Amino acid sequence: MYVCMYVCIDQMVREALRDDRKVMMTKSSSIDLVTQTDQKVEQLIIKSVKEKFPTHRFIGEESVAAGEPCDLTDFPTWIIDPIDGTTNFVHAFPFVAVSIGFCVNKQCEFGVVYSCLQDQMFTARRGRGAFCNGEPLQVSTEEDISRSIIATEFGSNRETEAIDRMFSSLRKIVCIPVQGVRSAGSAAVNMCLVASGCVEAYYEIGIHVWDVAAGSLLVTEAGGVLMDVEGGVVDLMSRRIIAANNRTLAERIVKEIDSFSPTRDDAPLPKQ
Ligand SMILES: O=P([O-])([O-])O[C@@H]1[C@@H](O)[C@H](O)[C@@H](O)[C@H](O)[C@@H]1O
Ligand SMILES: [Mg+2]
Ligand SMILES: [Mg+2]
Repeated sequence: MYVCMYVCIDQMVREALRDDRKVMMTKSSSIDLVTQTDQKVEQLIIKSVKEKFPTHRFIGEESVAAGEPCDLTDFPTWIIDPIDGTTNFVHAFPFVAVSIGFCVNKQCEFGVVYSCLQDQMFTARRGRGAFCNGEPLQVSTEEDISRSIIATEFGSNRETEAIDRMFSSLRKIVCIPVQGVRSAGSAAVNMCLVASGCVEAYYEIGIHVWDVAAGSLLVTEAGGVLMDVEGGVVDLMSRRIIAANNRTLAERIVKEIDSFSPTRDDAPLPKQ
């Protein structure tokens, strides 16, 4: 099932990158884009899984946008971002990923991130390590943040308060100083870069559970750590995350972040 699904998705994304990158609609803001490919890939994944596991549940980015609940329960749940990096996809910027996390009892059991244009299949199973195209992954051993590259994103929230806090955090981190700041334009790819040891840490406020479910397992199985931006245990529904190679760097980043709390992914939907 999985090989067939992967081949179909790979072909669908590559053909769409060539022939149809049109924006179909926007969601939370004019720069929160959706394409037909986002929807078609998510429908293909859900259909394929349902045929084999009809009782399983799903949290899909585009299904939630269409009104499906975003509730992570103890039931076996597939957490899907069909195209992570949709803005990149629309611009043919080469970091476009499909991210699928599988959770039971609210714990990720396996995660897959396929970085389409790099043809890199990142996989992790809880307790069994993280891999890229079958090669084991290991986070960076760097303990000194001034010798690190940090990844972050600005998301699609352009509210003044949020932007002010994001730029305040970024300024403090840049001026530590760190050796570089990067934005792949995809949370999942940023987390794969942490798991691969290319980037020491990634943080973002504004992500969704589907952006980071699979990547969170990749990072921890590659020897890294996850932390809330205020230093506590990460909550994948809180829309805030630090994924780092070790606690030293994660705690250092916490000191510089002006945090805020977006509406949670599992917040009750506003009454109609
Ligand atoms: O929407 P999408 O391309 O699946 O996911 C994207 C995330 O990967 C990214 O971290 C975030 O900054 C963007 O706003 C967007 O949410
Ligand atoms: Mg995403
Ligand atoms: Mg997406």
